[in-house]
Amino acid sequence: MPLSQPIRTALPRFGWPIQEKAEPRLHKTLEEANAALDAAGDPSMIVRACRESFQSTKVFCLWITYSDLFDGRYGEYAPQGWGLPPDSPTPPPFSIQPISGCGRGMVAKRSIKSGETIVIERPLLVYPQIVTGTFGHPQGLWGHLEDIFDKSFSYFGEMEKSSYMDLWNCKPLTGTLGNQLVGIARTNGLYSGFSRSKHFPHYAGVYPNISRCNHSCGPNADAKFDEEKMAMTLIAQRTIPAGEQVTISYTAVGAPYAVRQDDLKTKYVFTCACRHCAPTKPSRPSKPLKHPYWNIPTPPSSERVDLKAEIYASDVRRNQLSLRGSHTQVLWAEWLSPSSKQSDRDLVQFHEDALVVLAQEGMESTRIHDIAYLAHACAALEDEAGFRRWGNMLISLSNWSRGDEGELQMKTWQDWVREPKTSPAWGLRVQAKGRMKGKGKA
Ligand SMILES: C[S@@+](CC[C@H](N)C(=O)[O-])C[C@H]1O[C@@H](n2cnc3c(N)ncnc32)[C@H](O)[C@@H]1O
Repeated sequence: MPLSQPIRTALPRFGWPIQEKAEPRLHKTLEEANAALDAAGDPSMIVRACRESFQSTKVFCLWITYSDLFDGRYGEYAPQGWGLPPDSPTPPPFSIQPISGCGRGMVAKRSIKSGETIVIERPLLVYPQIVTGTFGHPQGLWGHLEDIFDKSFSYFGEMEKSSYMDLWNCKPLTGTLGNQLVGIARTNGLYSGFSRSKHFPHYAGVYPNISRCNHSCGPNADAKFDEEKMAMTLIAQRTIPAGEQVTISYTAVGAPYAVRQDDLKTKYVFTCACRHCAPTKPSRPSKPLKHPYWNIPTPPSSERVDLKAEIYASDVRRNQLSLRGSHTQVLWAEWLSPSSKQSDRDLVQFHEDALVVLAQEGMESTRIHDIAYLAHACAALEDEAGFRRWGNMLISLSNWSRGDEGELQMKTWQDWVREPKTSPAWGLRVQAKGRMKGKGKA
């Protein structure tokens, strides 16, 4: 290859998941949320009774929504009804059981494989996550929401009513039934975004089973919402043995211990005692970490757990995991440049170590990025077997391939795994090294 022709290493060529679609940004402050409301011309809130078809009398969900999502201007959702819900595994691989110190929770009835769908279900209630403005109500937006919800609760059939009222409420009751309805909503709401909204994409949904999942700072499952089907899918992030609780995360798991505890206490009124917050044994990586980026202090081995030191080390690991995204892109570009100082192994080691740290912290839900980079690194090194190994692993984690775009990306990866030489990274590192040698001779 002539020296003047640059090697094309720009990331967009490599497709998702290296280039992931960003989630809509949540309004961070009350001021920002108010500004969005103003920009929307102070939209009103209404309740949509969600049915499978136009003719159906059964309401499966009450959707309290701002007007930009029902007037059709920004793309009406399901004007003819939502259709049948997507198939969920039968029999369900879980049961809802009492859990000591946590009320009830979801427990695996059999071993559930990593990447397996545990349940797909529709919400009973969807409500806006942005809570601002008072709508002239003496109790502010929650009071307003409560009034709306109270009036529309009668749309539900008896089954939906009792399923909803049976859910947990961690919020203090101040005397009215309306508080109980909203308390349940705020205790059990899981992020359910509607991206076609012009101003308010951020909603929360309450689910009959998925909302039973208790929290862990190293959760073994993750819930993803499909706005077109109005359905939430719960997916195992690692193998869940029979008898183990199925957990999700209620807070940003990348945040430090103190921030997580504070958030959980404020929003859900409990102190987390998961194995990352209250470890009963020292945490060690399953393999020694070799890449300098992962040079993380390890508390000294001893019989007694040094809680402070363990939590500090866990905070450092989570911080490094959170920061690795931008580091990854720099490493990748440098590793592919003809003047790279890195060895062939460096980039691979960085991501293999990341997978070890992710498993240590129970944060496997973000491992897909490292797996994609490992596949691309093998392609760049013309290592066909390595590319197939990581590529197949990526394909087996099917939770990223939702929607039309996801299906296309999955198909692209399947094609690349079948014919590794067609993958966009094929031979890039080999070519870069060849150029370096060529330069040396000249
Ligand atoms: C969405 S509900 C989860 C299901 C609930 N446990 C039930 O019985 O229906 C959230 C509530 O469960 C409890 N919870 C969840 N995770 C917990 C944990 N790790 N430790 C203690 N309590 C927890 C808290 O009371 C929290 O407010």
